[in-house]
Amino acid sequence: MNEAWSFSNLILISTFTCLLFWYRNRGWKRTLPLPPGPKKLPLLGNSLVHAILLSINELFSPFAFRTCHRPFNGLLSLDGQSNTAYAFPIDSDILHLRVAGGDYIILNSYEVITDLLDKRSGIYSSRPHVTMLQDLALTSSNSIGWNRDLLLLPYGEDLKAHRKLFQQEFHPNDAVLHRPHEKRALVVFLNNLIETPDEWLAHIKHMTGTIILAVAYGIHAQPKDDPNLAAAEKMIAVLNTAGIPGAFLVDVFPILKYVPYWFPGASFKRKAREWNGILSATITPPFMNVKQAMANGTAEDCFSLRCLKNAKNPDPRPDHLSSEEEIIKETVGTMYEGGADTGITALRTFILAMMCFPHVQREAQEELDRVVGRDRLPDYDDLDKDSLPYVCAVVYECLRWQPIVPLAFPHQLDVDDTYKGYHIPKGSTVIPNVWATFHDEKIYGSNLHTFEPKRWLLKTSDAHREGWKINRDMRDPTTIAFGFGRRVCPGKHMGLSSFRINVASLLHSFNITSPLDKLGQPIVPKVEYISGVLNYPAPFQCSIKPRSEAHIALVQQALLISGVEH
Ligand code: HEM
Repeated sequence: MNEAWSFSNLILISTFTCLLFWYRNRGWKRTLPLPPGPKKLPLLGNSLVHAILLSINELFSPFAFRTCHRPFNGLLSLDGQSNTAYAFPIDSDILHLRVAGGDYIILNSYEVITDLLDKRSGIYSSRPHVTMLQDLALTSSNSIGWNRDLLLLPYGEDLKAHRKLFQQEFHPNDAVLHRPHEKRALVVFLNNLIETPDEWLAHIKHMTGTIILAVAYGIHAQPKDDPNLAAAEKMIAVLNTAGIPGAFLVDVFPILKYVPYWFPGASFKRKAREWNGILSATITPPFMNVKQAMANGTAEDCFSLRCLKNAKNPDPRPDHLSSEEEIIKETVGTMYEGGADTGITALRTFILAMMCFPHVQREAQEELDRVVGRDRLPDYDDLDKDSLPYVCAVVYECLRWQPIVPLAFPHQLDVDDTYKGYHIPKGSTVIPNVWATFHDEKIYGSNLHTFEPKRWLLKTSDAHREGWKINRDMRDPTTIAFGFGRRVCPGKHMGLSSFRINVASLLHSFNITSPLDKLGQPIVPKVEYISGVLNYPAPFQCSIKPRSEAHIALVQQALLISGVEH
């Protein structure tokens, strides 16, 4: 009895001592305050208040953070403009929120973002864990899963191996490698626009997917109903749904992943199993085909083939993959995830901008007519040699006006950190507010919501005429739009180069205007955006018409020369 008493006392005393140490230690670390943020409720942090107003995934939409920038007058803005749902007056470049026990740090200025994500990239380059995707949808019990998605991998050796492959392929010097694929897909796109202009969005999707399939697997997409493109589109839809933080309760309460499939309310587990099938079916067969074709000596040059040829430890069996080859398969699979929707969104924003700001379109076309003329289509050289500064400024303004990835992708902090007198807890999800950075009045002036390429330009004049050049004193927008530090977009050079040539070619060959209503009056376009991970315009109609018969002839001639079936 006595012995039992002293034993339980010993346990109690040890537990108490441990708790005391833990608390003191925690208290010591926490002598510095957290960055400012909305008032937290005990235990629940900000989650309850916000959950009442908006669902958690809406909280993490860029609309929520749009008004975070100075003058700071509200965290949650329902329409992204004025209807502040939950206001608190804080003027800070760095904010802290606690949601369901997790720490979230929002970085609202370029200075703070680069101080942390670039200069301290050694500790700010992980990713928050998305249970629904990583533990359920991507994890497969068989060997054909996609267990390591580059975009979601935490910082470490696995990530380095994946990124190394990507960087080798998409190094700026190797951009030329992909240009023949891009050019072929582009002339098909231009021709499709001439034939069926109302299907412009489907044509954009087809072009973007075609380039990725060709670069990744050497596959030539069919002009219509290509099965690989259809599969990839399904995959992107899955990733977009499952990748939004808080979209599933299991992301907030990871313990739910252990609930059995048959359990009432466990539909998310059945959904994850179905999604696993979709994801594997998209990235595995085309890769295995390249491996088979390599063994037969019939493979086309592509990203997969180049990596497979360089593999140090390949599995000699054409229908099996070594762990090194698995990494290659997973890395190549990420191309669609990173490159498809971003490219499509960029072009949708460009088309909307041209419709809303017709004077910009006219000035760009004037430059193209002068530099490129009407006897040929624009080429990469025109852009690489800075011969089209106004067109280049249109591209920059698209990136700024409606950022494609307005909160980049969240990073995660690996260890406790301090910054500007604040404590930043280990494990925090760190969100760079790209939107706020691009809407900083101090840098871009007060007309932030106007699409104005001239903010990127300087006037020049030589003996003959006045012209423009890019103002190199302005911060290069591509250092913001493509993310930060060791997670910066590895497809940046390809993405940018592709976007520029598409913009130049569209402006050169077409007029983009508002469609007419029943009375023959132009419909006034609206700038309405839908935001999740990406920020894309709400569906809109537009009229895309060739500028002249001569422009049609140029496109048709280019198509003929390319030899592509269409
Ligand atoms: C206009 C086009 C594009 C934009 C605006 C864009 C933007 C971004 C951004 C903001 C990130 C997150 C960076 C961060 O976490 O700090 C990212 C990551 C990524 N992007 Fe892009 N991207 C584009 C095109 C592409 C293309 C064409 C590819 C593939 C060839 C690609 C592949 C990736 C990959 C694999 C990642 C994940 C990197 C990682 O987690 O380490 N992107 N991109």
